[in-house]
Amino acid sequence: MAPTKYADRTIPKISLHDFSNRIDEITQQLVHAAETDGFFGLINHGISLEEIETMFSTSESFFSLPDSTKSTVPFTHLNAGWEKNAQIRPSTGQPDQKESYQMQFGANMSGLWLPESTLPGFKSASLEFMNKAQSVSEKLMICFARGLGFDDEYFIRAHDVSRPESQTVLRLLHYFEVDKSVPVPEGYYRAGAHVDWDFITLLFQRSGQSGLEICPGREVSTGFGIGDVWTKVEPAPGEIVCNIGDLLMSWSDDRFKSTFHRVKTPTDAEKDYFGPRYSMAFFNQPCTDAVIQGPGKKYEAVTGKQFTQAAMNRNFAALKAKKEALEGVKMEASVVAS
Ligand SMILES: O=C(O)CCC(=O)C(=O)O
Ligand SMILES: [Fe+2]
Repeated sequence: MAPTKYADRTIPKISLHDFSNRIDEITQQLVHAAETDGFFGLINHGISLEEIETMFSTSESFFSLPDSTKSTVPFTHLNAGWEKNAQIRPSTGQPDQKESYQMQFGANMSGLWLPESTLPGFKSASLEFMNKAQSVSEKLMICFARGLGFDDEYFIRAHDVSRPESQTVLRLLHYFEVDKSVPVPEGYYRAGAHVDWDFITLLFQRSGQSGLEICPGREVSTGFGIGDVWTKVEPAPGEIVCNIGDLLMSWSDDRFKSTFHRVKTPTDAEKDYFGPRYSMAFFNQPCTDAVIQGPGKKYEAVTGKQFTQAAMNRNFAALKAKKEALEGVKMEASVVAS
């Protein structure tokens, strides 16, 4: 396989400082970033470094539980719960080298929280952090609504996390330590190249735990083709890396770009980070009954439930095609979404 080509590209850094007074300027910056790169870094967003680090410690306490405990809250088709080495990306046909636990606010989490006695305080700390991530997201939603000519509350209503129809997710991720002395098999990634299918993703990373790579500015994101020039994104303390997902791309009639990204498996003993990597991704998903259609009506109106289902089906179909191409055989597979 040809080696990846890299380019140093700067991702716009957008400050939410003094939001209500600077809303016009912030809207302009967000819209520009969404129309061009599809990625941007958020600073002065209102979640402190300490709050982020505390949530990372909470995440570590979850992942350090035995697998036999974590498997009591397994991943479900409602896009919540724990999985390990089970997410196969259509771009690679291999399972990501990781475990993850997805939490939601509403009814989809039924039976998927651990008992309080197993991890005291875990649920309340997680929900508190999720609510903070939601407040940041709502600021972005106001700006994107303005950019597209909708009323300020339009996207906030469609992503109301206080309703049982909410599908928004906080995903805790743990990529395993990699042994420097063992060669990494061809095609293995900590997370294979993909686009997210949500509205917008807020990604929290830990300093020093590098590996995220992005391929900004795709014209379309309906296929699983991998862009050829990638850019490494080093974690900056306290910064939230945001990317537009397929939902906002569709809701903007393709004006805003959903972009490919991945997490590289370390291979270069000099430059890469081989230790365990923790990250957290907050996926803004529409309520199941939200109606999705852009201002120019480029696509048929669909509900949040239909959009999610179609994204999962598309993932599954692409995965199946990839597997058949790789193995030349038909296979049965399950796919973990987002
Ligand atoms: O862990 C990361 O840095 C990226 C995770 C991601 O892209 C995802 O889970 O969709
Ligand atoms: Fe992603």
